[in-house]
Amino acid sequence: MGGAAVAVLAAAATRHNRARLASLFYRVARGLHEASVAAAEEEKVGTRSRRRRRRSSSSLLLGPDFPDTWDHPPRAASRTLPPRVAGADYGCTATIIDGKSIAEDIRLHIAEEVCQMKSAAGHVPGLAVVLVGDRRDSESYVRYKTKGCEEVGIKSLLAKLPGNCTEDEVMDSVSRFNEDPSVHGILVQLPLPQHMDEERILSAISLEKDVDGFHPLNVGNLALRSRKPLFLPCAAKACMELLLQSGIELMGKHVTVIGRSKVVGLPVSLLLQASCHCQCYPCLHNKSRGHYP
Ligand SMILES: Nc1nc2c(c(=O)[nH]1)N[C@@H](CN(C=O)c1ccc(C(=O)N[C@@H](CCC(=O)O)C(=O)O)cc1)CN2
Repeated sequence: MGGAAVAVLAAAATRHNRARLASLFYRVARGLHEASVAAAEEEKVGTRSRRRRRRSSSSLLLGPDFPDTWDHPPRAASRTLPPRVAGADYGCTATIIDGKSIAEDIRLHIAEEVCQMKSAAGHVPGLAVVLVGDRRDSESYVRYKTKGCEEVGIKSLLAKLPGNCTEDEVMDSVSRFNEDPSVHGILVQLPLPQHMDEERILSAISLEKDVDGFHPLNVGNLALRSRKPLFLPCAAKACMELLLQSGIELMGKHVTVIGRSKVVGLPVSLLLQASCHCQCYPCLHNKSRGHYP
């Protein structure tokens, strides 16, 4: 974290400052996603990557239109970085990206930022998760998020509600976290039970604490391109970060994105178009027909 950012944090907690604090969670979640993608890759392929990462700044990814809301310094250029990518060129051969090592680097950097924030501002960021129901996959994702917070010194809070609770009970949890000054980021773990109006609940999250970037205004601002979402969905930003940190040139490329979910496919397409001027072909998904380039 840059000196300027420390000073900003030490100042009174304005709305803007809270957004800066909250972006830390966003980046932790991104690191977690990278780690799990990398773990899956490693299991499947059983290989370590051999190429050096070329660059490492999320603000570079976003460009001037999408500045990172947290004003952090570039990671130390002098550090010897482990190899990141296997595969000699980016032509027709498959390239394996070492997401695990990139994620480790991001986590270390965030831990340092949290430490500096604690000494400068006297408090650490707080992430609140709302988990409804007992889906095993959701429970394990939330466990990873909590563990990720612990590892870097972020305070985590959990509101766990039964699957048969009412939508208003979920709304109450969101409101409580919105009002809690020790909470800077809020995640409502998806999917929610079918009887709930997901959009209503996501819209209730304070824009400045919407670290998932799923609030309709944040999604809309990303789609409009000329506007700045406060947060981006972490899985999508993780995909972009992995590509960029691996030195894969994206500017102006033709890209096919597989999937169009709100969590990954759609925001990846929007990000590729907005920050890299990519031509994205209609997202391939389970209803796609015909041939795509
Ligand atoms: N509030 C949110 N809810 C959900 C999100 C989210 O980002 N915010 N994303 C998913 C669940 N999820 C994290 O919460 C998540 C899902 C999948 C992965 C992942 O890395 N998948 C790998 C496979 C990993 C494996 O099989 O071991 C992959 O798809 O290649 C990370 C996070 C929905 N809910």
